[in-house]
Amino acid sequence: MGDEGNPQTPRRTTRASLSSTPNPKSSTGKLKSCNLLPLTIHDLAYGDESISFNDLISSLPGRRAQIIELLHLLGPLDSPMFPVFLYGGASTGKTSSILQTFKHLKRPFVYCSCITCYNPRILFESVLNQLLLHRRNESNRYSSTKRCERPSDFVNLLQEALHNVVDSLKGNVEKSSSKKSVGRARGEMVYLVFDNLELAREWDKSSNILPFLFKLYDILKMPEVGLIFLSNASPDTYYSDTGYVEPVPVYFPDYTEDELRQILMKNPKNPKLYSSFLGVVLRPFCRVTRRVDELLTAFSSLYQIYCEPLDDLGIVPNEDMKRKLFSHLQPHIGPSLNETFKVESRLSSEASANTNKWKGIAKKVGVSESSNEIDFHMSACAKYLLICAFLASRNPATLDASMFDSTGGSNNKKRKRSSEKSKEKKEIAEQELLLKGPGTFPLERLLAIFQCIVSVSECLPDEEARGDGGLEGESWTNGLLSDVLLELSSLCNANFISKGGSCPLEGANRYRSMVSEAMALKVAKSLKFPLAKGTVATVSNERID
Ligand SMILES: Nc1ncnc2c1ncn2[C@@H]1O[C@H](COP(=O)(O)OP(=O)(O)OP(=O)(O)O)[C@@H](O)[C@H]1O
Repeated sequence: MGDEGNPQTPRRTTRASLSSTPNPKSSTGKLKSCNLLPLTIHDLAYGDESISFNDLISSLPGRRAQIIELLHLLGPLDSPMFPVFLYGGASTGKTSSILQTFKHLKRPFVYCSCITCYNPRILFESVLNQLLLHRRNESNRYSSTKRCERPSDFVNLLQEALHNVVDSLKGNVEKSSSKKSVGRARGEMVYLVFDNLELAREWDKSSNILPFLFKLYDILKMPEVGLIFLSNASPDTYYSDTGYVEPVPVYFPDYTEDELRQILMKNPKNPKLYSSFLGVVLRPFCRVTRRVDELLTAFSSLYQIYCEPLDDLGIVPNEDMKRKLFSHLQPHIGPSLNETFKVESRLSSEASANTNKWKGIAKKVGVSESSNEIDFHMSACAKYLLICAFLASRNPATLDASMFDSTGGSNNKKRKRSSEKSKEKKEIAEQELLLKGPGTFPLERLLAIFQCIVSVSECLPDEEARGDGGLEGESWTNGLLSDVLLELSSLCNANFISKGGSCPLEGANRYRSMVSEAMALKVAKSLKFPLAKGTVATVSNERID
């Protein structure tokens, strides 16, 4: 049961092996290091056999568009390419997409992640080890084939190694033209893939490693070499000076709830049972994180709990059984959400530690409102907080109760009766607000709106369960407060929300939303949050989902 819903992807093993051994890509995880056969040029390709285009697409639900774009940029066999920059939030499938794409194409490549290659020397040496088909092992005391610390040395050694590889590939193409090419690397090009590039920014403040890597294309001047960069920070955060060809960006957006369902439903042993489990947990968790790895971690233990009342794990649950399983699981959802939320907000506040980056993005977003997508990563929690701040700034506090009542809009009838007068009042309020600009609000109001919006009681399967209090209880609120404050402070640093001086009467600090309506709508759209367009922000009558 532990592997229920766990999509089979090569990433973790691949990444670990890719960085620790020079040439790990022989397929199915059977590394040549196990039997110590010498590496050959064919080991620069990934896997013994290639996978079909259809298998490639179906192995990564939700990434069809990105993979097609990537294939387009890589071009047909042996076509030169401009450097490419894949970016998007953590766990959006960048690494998996690139590795699976190379498995499909069966072209030779070198892969280095800045997680395991954590300084320039290790990165340079890892690239060279792979190109020179050198395996670090006990017999050579795990040493690299070349010691290389300086970029200038790296360039010389790299050029030499690349020429050798390209020559071998050319020879290989000639030899293999008549033979069957199973297990052989295809083409005469070699690609260098640098993953988790955002980490290289922290290596050494005075280091020029990033401009150096981006300049490699100009320095090498080798049409047979393709450069691919992967990062979970957007391109704006890199190219401060433009003395080089900027890589072509490919954006990997966060997964939608539907895409996450498809990913998680890839290999469950009992699809019906797992699907009913996802029906309960996926929506609330999506509000906290859309990271596949975090969801998998949280769901693997929750699913075990969900199945505890069952004797037969092959059962197709009926409605009664689903209710029973849900009641059994319910007390565990809140704490697990809290745990996931804590990890997510810690990670996202670490990611946003560089506030200049955020400020740059905020500025950019302010001017490029034509696009319908937000082109940077923000945790789901930060997005909700941003919307809450927007609503608090645009609406008078008097509207809060009607917008966020706990009945989720079931009092609509009552409201409609007195609608004429309130419509008039609302219009006057709208005009006033338009003149005043976004208003300020105290922290308590923001938190109250946040709690109403993030409250997951509505995801419960029926009214009865909702009556139990859902997840709105104390444990939910208490555990989250410090994390929400952390996110809020990141949003303030990034100037999405401004923190004003304290009010002389109330004594507490007041906040103001700094984002435009267009930006708020984009953020809401990315969460499928029903924020309605209009002068005064409203939550549309649909239920929030
Ligand atoms: N579309 C998908 N289908 C199946 N599994 C996926 C998909 N997207 C991501 N995953 C899984 O999520 C995990 C993270 O994916 P991956 O490493 O490819 O993301 P990433 O964008 O490179 O993340 P990071 O920026 O943290 O390096 C992996 O275990 C991967 O198998």
